[in-house]
Amino acid sequence: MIGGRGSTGVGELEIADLALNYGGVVRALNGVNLSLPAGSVVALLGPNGAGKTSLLRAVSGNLRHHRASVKGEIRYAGTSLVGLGPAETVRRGVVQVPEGRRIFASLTVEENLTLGGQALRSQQDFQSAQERVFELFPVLAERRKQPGGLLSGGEQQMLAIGRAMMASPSVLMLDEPSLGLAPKMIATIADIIRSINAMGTSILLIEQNATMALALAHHAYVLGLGRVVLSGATSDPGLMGEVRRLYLGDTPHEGEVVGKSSPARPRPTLTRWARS
Ligand SMILES: Nc1ncnc2c1ncn2[C@@H]1O[C@H](COP(=O)(O)OP(=O)(O)OP(=O)(O)O)[C@@H](O)[C@H]1O
Repeated sequence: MIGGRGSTGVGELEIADLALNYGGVVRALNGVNLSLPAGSVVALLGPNGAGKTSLLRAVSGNLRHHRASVKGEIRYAGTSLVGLGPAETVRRGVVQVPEGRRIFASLTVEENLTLGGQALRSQQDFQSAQERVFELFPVLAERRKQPGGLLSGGEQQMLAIGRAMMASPSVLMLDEPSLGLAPKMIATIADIIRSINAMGTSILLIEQNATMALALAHHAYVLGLGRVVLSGATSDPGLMGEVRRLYLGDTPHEGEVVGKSSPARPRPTLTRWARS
């Protein structure tokens, strides 16, 4: 385990013995331990129904409509997140980008971003958060007055990530950001995730596209039926071999090069924005 229970600092998340039940019937998570070290990218892999989204819901506090009960510990920056609602979790610096993007189609790009910046204290904080989002996603700046629903799927994913980044998170949790996107757009989203991490934000990344996730991540966990079945550093060839043998159905396709060795696209110079 990385870091000790109770010793978490900013950007570091520690999950211990986490269990989650829906309606007292479905046991979605059972005894899950997971560490997100400050400044790292951790991939959470696993087949459909393994419990990945449930883990994110437990951390972000998005459980209200799910009749879910949580046991165990989720520690962030020295305090427990268990039992906090989503708004308070965001205020603490832990923000989720939900699966399926869920942007507001009839609101403009700018209005969608405004919703993400509600926890910011001052107008100045809001302005600088928006500038950084536009720096990271120039296409959102170009289309700021357009309804979100007119954006392409990839641009809507950018808007969903941008909206989350408006809260200046120290921990960003992404639920299948590559879902439904073309290979080229997946590579762009992977670059964006790398840029966000390079600016100091820790990232917990759920992906069905394991090739993408493993290329980005420092550590990986594989969930199966609500339990961690495999975990370790992605630099460990033994672990990677095991992940591929156990789980990976997908191999990189041409045009889907998202690995650490892929040629870097020119990136704008970005300022560090995670809270410190
Ligand atoms: N709101 C809910 N009420 C009852 N059961 C649920 C609910 N949400 C998820 N489940 C069940 O909990 C288990 C874990 O689901 P979860 O969505 O967390 O898995 P997942 O790994 O994210 O899968 P996927 O990749 O398909 O999204 C599954 O058996 C699922 O059917």
